[in-house]
Amino acid sequence: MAFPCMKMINSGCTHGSNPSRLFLRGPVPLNSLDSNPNRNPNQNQNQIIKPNRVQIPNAGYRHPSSYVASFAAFAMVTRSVANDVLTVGKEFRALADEFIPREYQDYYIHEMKKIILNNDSQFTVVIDEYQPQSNVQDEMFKAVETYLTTKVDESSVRKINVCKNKETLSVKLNENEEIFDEFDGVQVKWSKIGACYELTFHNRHRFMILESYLPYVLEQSNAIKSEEGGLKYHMIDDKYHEPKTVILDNPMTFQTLAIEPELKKSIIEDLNNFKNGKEYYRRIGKAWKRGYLIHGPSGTGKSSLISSIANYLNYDVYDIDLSNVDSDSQLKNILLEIPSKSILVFEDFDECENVQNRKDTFSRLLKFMDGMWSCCGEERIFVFTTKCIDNVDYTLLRPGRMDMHIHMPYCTFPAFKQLAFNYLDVEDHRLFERVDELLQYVNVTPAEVAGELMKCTRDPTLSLERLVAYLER
Ligand SMILES: Nc1ncnc2c1ncn2[C@@H]1O[C@H](COP(=O)(O)OP(=O)(O)OP(=O)(O)O)[C@@H](O)[C@H]1O
Repeated sequence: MAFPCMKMINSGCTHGSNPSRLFLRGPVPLNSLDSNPNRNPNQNQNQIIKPNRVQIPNAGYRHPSSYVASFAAFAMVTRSVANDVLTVGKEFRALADEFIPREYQDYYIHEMKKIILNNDSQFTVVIDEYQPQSNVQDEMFKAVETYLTTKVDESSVRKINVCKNKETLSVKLNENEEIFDEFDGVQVKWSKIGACYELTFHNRHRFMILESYLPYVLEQSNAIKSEEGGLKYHMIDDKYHEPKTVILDNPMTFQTLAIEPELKKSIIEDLNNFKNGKEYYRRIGKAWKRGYLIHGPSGTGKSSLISSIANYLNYDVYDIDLSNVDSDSQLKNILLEIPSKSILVFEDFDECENVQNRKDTFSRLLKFMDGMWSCCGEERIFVFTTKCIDNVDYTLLRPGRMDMHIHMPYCTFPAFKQLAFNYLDVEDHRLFERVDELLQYVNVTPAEVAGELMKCTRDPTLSLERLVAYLER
């Protein structure tokens, strides 16, 4: 649970235009607090209202579900402090012992009590746009942004964002604009302040908002995203630029992928074991990741297999170009910023022009996969593809390094039957026997066969005759 790293910011501001702010970040001793030196000394202290503010922590990538855990933990501890205020507080002490270092407990209890007792004030949750020291947008921030697009009053905005993929317009909240939302009869206010969203509501609703509303916002944003087109394909050239992202619009699935049925079955089984293996990986003390080396000539379906895996697991794909990564820290940052439930693809990784550069990057990558960093982020699949396995360094082929070596061969008869079914909708035909004979000694890729079949899909016989002629040639 992430509670101990949650930052409390307790700020006070005047009613006037010249706000006086008192910031408190993290556990500092109470007597070291200092008010803003710019505050007007004549200011009437009674006029100060003290909204309570909580900063949603965003240290590194966090899966949206971990935010739900944080909200719940925070609300739980806050409730517990309420008990502490009203009763003996044993419950909080027990929780605090688990999450908060002893030396800071009094500080947190003191702050919590202020929040609990200050029932008439506002409560503000701050959600930063970027993860610390990086240009990667925080997942919670993105979720809020997505959710708010459905709440913006379109007549009042000055900036619109066009989502080309669906040819629909989506509208974003502009800086310093506010949106009011209602949840379970409770009014909340969202505002965009610089690079963060602030959510403000009445202090007495804090439990409900943290426990129910914020998880609801996450849920809604996920639902909106899946309506928008589901999986994404991200291309990463180097760490200094945002990945180029497009919707993964490849309909290839294991149903349509033309490979040997036995191979297909074993890949699906492996993916199922991986998907359900959280406890297993934890028990054996290994990072929850899987490595596949896919090799075969061009056009045999290596990319199609990756799309099938992505569609099967519902994971986004990150295509990483190793040739542009030239330092340890660059690679480390790229890999650490990729979220869980992702497929990291290193396509034709052995084809980098600069051989030394490729070797260096590759050995860094292996170090990463073996080392402690591999434990950051769960549920990741690493896929390496190559056209020729003979080019691959032994370090990657060594037993235990890649979990599965998948050979994508030239078109076999079972693969052809799958393609004939995909393109011509036929399961059997008098020409199948001839195709079977030819495929025994002709090296043709599934891509070539698919290309031939596609030329005349309305007449299966003509299409197969053309394919036979092509193979005979
Ligand atoms: N095994 C296959 N099953 C179904 N379709 C296939 C298969 N192999 C190739 N195809 C068809 O051929 C096209 C190209 O194949 P794909 O890009 O997957 O091959 P590749 O091995 O990744 O090639 P490259 O190494 O050149 O990237 C696919 O879009 C698909 O239409």
